[in-house]
Amino acid sequence: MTTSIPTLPIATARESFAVLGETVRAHPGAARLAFGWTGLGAAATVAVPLVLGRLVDAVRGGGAYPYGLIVVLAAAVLAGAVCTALALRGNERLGSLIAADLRERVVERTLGLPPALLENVGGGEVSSRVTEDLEDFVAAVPVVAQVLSAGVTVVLSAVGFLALDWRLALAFVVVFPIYGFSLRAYLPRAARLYATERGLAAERGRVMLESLHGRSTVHAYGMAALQTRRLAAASQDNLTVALRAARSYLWFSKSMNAAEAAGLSAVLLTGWWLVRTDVVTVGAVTAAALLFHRLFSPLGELLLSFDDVQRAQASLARTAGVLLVAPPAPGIRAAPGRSVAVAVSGVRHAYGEGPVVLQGIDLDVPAGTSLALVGGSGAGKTTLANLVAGTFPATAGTLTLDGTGIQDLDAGTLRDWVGVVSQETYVFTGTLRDDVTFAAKGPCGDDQIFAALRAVRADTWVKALPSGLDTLVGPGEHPLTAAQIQQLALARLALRDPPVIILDEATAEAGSAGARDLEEAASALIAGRTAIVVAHRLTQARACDAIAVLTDGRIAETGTHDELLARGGHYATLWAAWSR
Ligand SMILES: Nc1ncnc2c1ncn2[C@@H]1O[C@H](COP(=O)(O)OP(=O)(O)OP(=O)(O)O)[C@@H](O)[C@H]1O
Repeated sequence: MTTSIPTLPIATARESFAVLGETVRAHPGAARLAFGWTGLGAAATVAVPLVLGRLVDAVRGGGAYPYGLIVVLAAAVLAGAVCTALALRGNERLGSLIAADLRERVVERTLGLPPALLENVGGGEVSSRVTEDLEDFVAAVPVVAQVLSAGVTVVLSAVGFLALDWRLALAFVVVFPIYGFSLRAYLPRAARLYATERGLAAERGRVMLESLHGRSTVHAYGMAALQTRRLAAASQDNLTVALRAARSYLWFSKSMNAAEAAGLSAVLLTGWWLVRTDVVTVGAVTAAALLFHRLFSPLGELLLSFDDVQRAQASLARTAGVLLVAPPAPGIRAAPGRSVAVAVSGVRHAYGEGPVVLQGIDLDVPAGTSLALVGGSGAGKTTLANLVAGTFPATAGTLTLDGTGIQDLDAGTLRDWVGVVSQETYVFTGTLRDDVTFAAKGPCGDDQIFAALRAVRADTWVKALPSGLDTLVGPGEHPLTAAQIQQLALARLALRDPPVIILDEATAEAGSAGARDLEEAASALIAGRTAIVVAHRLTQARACDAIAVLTDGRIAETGTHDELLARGGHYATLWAAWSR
């Protein structure tokens, strides 16, 4: 069997934009309004200097008073203000819709990630993508919207320049190499300085907290002066770097001013030459100079947000990576009966680069029978149970359900065929009815729910609850005992009705009434199905059709309870210790 270890991808720039595009397209009305108002606002902003240029020419021409142009100018100014305000609102609305959609899609897909992937990449990585990365991107959405609208203004202004004269447009282009040079010099330096400043601020905070938390020690040993000196030194370091960062920013904004001055000079000088040679009018040059002057702010926004946009793109790439994992599909293969055979052949397993924890396991569990896995802590019982459940693939060997390799069953079929009650059972906040039925294949009536609860010996206590099935359970709600929680988990499986059941629960204390109830419940649930029971209590093993004893990742013995007792080996020793 080849082992393919699934990972959580990071989206490429193209894939990230595709995800963003899909999300925007999901809100065509809001997108049309936001982009429409942004475009109109930018067009009106660009129109104002162009009309002013015409006005200059009209006044210089000395003809009739240009009332028409003045009305157009006033209309452009007003339209610019109104459209820009509406664009701000539209962008804000679109931004919140995108953020909400993305959050929902990513969380939904995360909950459906294949267990093998979760096991491989670890919960920390997944949760950081759904929390920090997603929130970083969501927080950056308004900045990205602002940058996009600044970009539209810059593009339309370039069109305006071209409409005036291509030589004026060329003069305007002078600023870009200067901007490029300043950005290249500033961004890496700023990133370094800000990172150092954050580190030093954390150090200053640490010294301060240490002094406060340890104030009795500080007093007892007369360390106040020493701690004050330490704090002063940490503050001084922080201040030095903060000032360096501020100077670096000042240099950058000065270089932007220099670029603006150079650009304006280039436009004016080119304009002067073009007017002298009668190629363009004074009005056109005025329009070009004003157009360029109006560009300072959007260009500045574009440049200063460069860092934020890059960060937003990095966060989006990690968040969108979650969406690249195929969603869980419904099972395409119905189970051939109430139970299916499980076969394990030559299975070896190691977690990552770690030691081999299962070495050559061979086991057959005929359809409709139960097998108990018994062994000391760390023997490999849970690992083997997880391999059969398809939680992660085995390093080597074959595992089949009804003769088909587990890796060849689609994720939906595997989910439908194998039901697991693990050591970590969670009760979700809500009614007990919802908690029991959320994994069921279809809607369930109260009769069905009570039949499942009866099957796992939980009907009596559920009926006795103040609101029966409508009782609120979960953190902070009606308290349930560990055994009751396990019974609910078993009832979920009874409603789901999978042909293979894996039980790996270890909550009830041996000999307690809870343990007896649970064992009865488990026996009722697995009757007629194929079951693998990780037996934390040996009475669970005794109730199974066969027992496999694992030691150090190997099968030491297999047989029925009576056979193994008669053999007088590992199991007999364990049983003797257990029954004492
Ligand atoms: N996720 C994991 N990553 C690395 N090693 C693991 C992981 N899970 C289990 N192991 C190691 O694999 C070996 C077998 O563990 P496993 O949990 O399968 O044993 P077990 O027989 O079920 O033990 P227990 O009864 O204590 O749960 C142990 O050495 C354990 O430390």
